[in-house]
Amino acid sequence: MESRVKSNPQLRRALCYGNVARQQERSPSVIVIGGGMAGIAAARALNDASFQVVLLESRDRVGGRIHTDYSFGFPVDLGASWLHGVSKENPLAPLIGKLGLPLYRTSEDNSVLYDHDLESYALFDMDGNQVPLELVTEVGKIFEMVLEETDKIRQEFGEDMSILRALSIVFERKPEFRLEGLAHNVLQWYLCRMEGWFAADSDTISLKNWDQEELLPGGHGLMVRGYLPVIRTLAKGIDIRLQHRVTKIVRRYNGVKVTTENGKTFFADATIVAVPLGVLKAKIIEFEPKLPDWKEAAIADLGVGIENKIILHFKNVFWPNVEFLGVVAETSYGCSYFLNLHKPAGHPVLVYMPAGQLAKDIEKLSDEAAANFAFTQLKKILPDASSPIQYLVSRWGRDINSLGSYSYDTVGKPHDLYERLRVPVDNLFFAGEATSVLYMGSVHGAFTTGMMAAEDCRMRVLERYGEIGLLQPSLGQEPWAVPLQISRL
Ligand SMILES: Cc1cc2nc3c(=O)[nH]c(=O)nc-3n(C[C@H](O)[C@H](O)[C@H](O)COP(=O)(O)OP(=O)(O)OC[C@H]3O[C@@H](n4cnc5c(N)ncnc54)[C@H](O)[C@@H]3O)c2cc1C
Repeated sequence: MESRVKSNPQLRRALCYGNVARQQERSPSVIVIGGGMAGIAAARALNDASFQVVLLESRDRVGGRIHTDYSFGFPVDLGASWLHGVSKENPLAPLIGKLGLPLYRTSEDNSVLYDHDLESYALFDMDGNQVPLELVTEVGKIFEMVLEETDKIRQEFGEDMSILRALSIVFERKPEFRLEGLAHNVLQWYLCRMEGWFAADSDTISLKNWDQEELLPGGHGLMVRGYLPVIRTLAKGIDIRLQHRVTKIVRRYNGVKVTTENGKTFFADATIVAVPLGVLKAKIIEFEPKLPDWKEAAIADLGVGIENKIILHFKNVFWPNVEFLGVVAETSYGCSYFLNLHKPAGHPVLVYMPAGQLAKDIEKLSDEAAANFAFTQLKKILPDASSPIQYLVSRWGRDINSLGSYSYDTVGKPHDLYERLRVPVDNLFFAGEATSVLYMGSVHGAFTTGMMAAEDCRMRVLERYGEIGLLQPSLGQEPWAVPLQISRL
C-alpha cells in the first residue's frame, strides 16, 4: 500500500489532501513520531479510540529515555528509574500497581535532596573520611535557608539571573551562611545534587523559573524491576516501525506526509511529534511549511540539560549498606554521587550519576575511560574497592536520538516555553517531557503530555470527520484525567 501510494500521485493526493467523501469511508489516522513514554501513551490512547496508528521510532528499541538494560542478568535503568510522586495522584500509579511492579521509596515529600532523604547514606571527604551525619543535616538546613533567601532576591530584582548569582548575593548579604572547610564542601554537595535534578549547572539555571515544576505527593520511589515493563505494556498491539528516523513533515489543512531517513513516506490525518527537545533544536526534522516563529523561539529558548549514568557491576558488595554514597569537594563539579542498587534491588551495583558540565566532559571519554573515571571517584572513598566486572555508560547528550537528558529553564527566557512547545500547529500535535507545563523532565510528565496530545488530536480529526462523540468516550476519562486547555500566545 505504502509503495502504491508513493508511485501514484493521484492516489496520494486523494489520501493525503483528498476529498471529504473518501475520508469519511476510512477511519481516522495518525502518525506518532517517537516511541518514548509520550509517544507510546499517545499511540495507545488513539489506538484504543479506533484510530489507525503508525508509530515511527528512530532507534531499534522503544522507550526512549526509559532504557532498561538486562545484559547484567537483571534489570538496570540507564535512563529514568524513579517514579516521582508515589501516590494515586500520579497518572502512572494505576498501571504500575496493576503490573505489580515493586517500588523502593528513597524519600518522602519535600526533601532538600528531592529524591532522597537523609535516612540512609554515607558522605566522605576526598581523603576517605566519613562526614559526620550531624554536619550533613546541619548544612542541609542551611542550604534550605539559603534557597529561601534566593526567593527574596527573586522578588527584589526585576531581571532574571542564574541560581549561582543569586546564591552569591545571599552569601554577600548573610555572611552567617558562608561556610568554610568541610561544611563548605558539604554545601557544594547539596548544590551538586540540585544540579543533578535539573541536569544543569547552577550558573545556567533561571532563578525566576527554576521551581515551576509541581511535585506530586508521595515522595520518590525507585522502580526496582526497571521502567521498561510499563512501556512494553502500553506498546502492546501498536503498529511500531523501529529504525524509522523521521526527517521531514509536510502538513496541509487536511493531512500530513511524513518522510523517514530510509526513504519511506507515510500519510495520515494528523501527526503527534513526540521526539525530544534536543532533536527539535538540532532541526533533524524539517517542517513544511516551517513552524511558526513563536514555536521555533520556544524550541530555541528552553534549555536541555545532561545527566548520565555510569553503572558499575561488581562481583561482591564491599561498600556500606546505605542507599547512596557521596564524595564532597570544594566545588559542586568535583562532588560525586553513587546510587547503591544493592539496597533496593539486591544487585552488587553502584550507579555513578554526573550532571551538567561534568556529564558533558565525561561524554567525551570512551566507555572504558568513563567507567574508570567513576571507579576512581569511588576509590577516593573506598581505597580497597575491587574493580567492576562489567559496566554500562549512557550518553544522553551525544546520542542523536535524544541530544540531552531533560529540559530546564535557562536564564532570561520567558516562563511559558513548555506551554508554547505543547500548543498544536494545525494538525501537528506535540508531546514529550518538554511540553509538560507542570511535570517537565519526568516520566509521568511525558505520559500526561502524550494523553493530552492524543485527546487534542482526536478532537481535531473527528471534528473534520463530523463524528465527535460517536467513537470512544473522551480519552481523558479516569484514570488519566486531561485538564482543560487554554492558551494565550
Ligand atoms: C539519565 C536520566 C535519568 C532520568 N531519571 C528520571 C527519573 O528517575 N524519573 C523520571 O520521572 N524521569 C527521569 N528522567 C526523565 C525521563 O526519562 C524523561 O522525561 C522521559 O522519559 C521522556 O519521555 P519522552 O517520551 O518525552 O521522550 P523520549 O523518551 O526521549 O522519547 C522520544 C523518542 O523519540 C525518538 N526519536 C528521536 N528522534 C527521532 C526521529 N527523528 N524520528 C523518530 N523518532 C525519533 C527517540 O529515539 C525516543 O524513543 C531521566 C532522564 C535521564 C536521561
